[in-house]
Amino acid sequence: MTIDIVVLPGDGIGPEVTDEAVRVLDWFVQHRAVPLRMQRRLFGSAAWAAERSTMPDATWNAIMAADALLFGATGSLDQTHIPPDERRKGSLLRIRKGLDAFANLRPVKAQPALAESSPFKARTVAGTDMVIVRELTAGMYFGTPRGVETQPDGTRRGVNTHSYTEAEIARAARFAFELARTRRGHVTSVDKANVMEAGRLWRDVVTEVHEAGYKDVTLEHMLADNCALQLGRAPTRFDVVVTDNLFGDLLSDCAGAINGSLGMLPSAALSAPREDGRRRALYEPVHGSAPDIAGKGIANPLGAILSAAMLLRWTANAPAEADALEAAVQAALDAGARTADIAMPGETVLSTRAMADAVIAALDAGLSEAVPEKRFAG
Ligand SMILES: NC(=O)c1ccc[n+]([C@@H]2O[C@H](COP(=O)([O-])OP(=O)(O)OC[C@H]3O[C@@H](n4cnc5c(N)ncnc54)[C@H](O)[C@@H]3O)[C@@H](O)[C@H]2O)c1
Ligand SMILES: CC(C)[C@H](C(=O)O)[C@@H](O)C(=O)O
Ligand SMILES: [Mg+2]
Repeated sequence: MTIDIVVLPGDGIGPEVTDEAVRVLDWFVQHRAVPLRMQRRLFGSAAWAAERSTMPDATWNAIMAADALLFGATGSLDQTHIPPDERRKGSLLRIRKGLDAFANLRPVKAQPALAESSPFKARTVAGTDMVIVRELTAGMYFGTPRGVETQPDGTRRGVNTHSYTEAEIARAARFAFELARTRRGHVTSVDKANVMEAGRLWRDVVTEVHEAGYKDVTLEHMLADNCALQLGRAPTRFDVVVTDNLFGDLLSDCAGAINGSLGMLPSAALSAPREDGRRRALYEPVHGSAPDIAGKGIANPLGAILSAAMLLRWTANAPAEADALEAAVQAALDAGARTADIAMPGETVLSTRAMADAVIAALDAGLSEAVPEKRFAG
């Protein structure tokens, strides 16, 4: 059965890195007969420029009908000319909510070849292998009331609401425990139960879900500020980290430093299984549009390429191909392929395209089969 992928390159470096992820997926279509059909669609600033709509109906309908989305990045510095309603209509948050993609997996695995690129000591990061499960469809990003109001004295007040229902917490917790069972059986639940009521509820519900059905998994609770510290101090202590939408956003960027660049991190956002057992899914690198380097052809495409590997695993049900792609990324890095963000002084710096070429060359060489034990956690 053909798997329909909608490709949304987006802004800044989004199109640059997504082109390479598509090229790599095409390799699998051609060589391994993974039946993917990819169609590219405009949304956001690019769609506004072309069609005066940030989310043309045809794009939204394609998103809703697709088996998965491959997303680049959103975030144009110059959106002031787009009316606020239109900006919301074409937003990534609307897509995540529309798919009900509540479980956002952000794997972080230390690449031995990048030990020197990390700002942390090699002995600190060596062996790091964790997945952050970020709740993606509730919390501070979606709570109401929200907005900016003018107070009686004429000054403004900005409001966002950190809101979680029991059901929203419980499904994220269940996902994390299930995932931990396929890994090292350890979950760290991260909150601010010491100051936030919704944080207290988070801790209580995660504990209840654990008691009710996951006693075989080890659960620890950690305050979010301490977690930010421990990600730099002792990242190997983490297996599965489950946390809310806002903390998950911040902590995954912290974890981006482990390999020296946010450009290395992939993600998958998954819905609950539908009636046919399949999950809606959105695959995107963790990084944004990186306006500081956009248009230069120097962005690191590995976060996008590793997101494509997650697509092979979670949507295409092709775990061997996902393993092969992750191993090819590792082989390219082991052979010295570096974009500017992960290069050390004196190392040859590759363009975005050349880095993807190095991954494809590793796939061609079949290096992937030679290192099956070096799996990237997903
Ligand atoms: N999922 C997304 O689409 C997403 C994620 C984060 C930020 N954003 C948006 O992106 C815009 C820029 O935000 P920002 O600068 O704070 O975050 P960013 O993630 O775009 O960039 C942060 C830093 O990491 C570097 N970087 C990021 N990706 C890289 C890559 N692939 N290769 C090499 N270096 C890379 C950038 O050059 C920059 O120095 C904002 O509009 C923000 O809202 C979008
Ligand atoms: C672009 C932005 C809305 C997004 C977020 O905050 O979720 C990004 O930072 C991310 O990490 O995916
Ligand atoms: Mg972020």
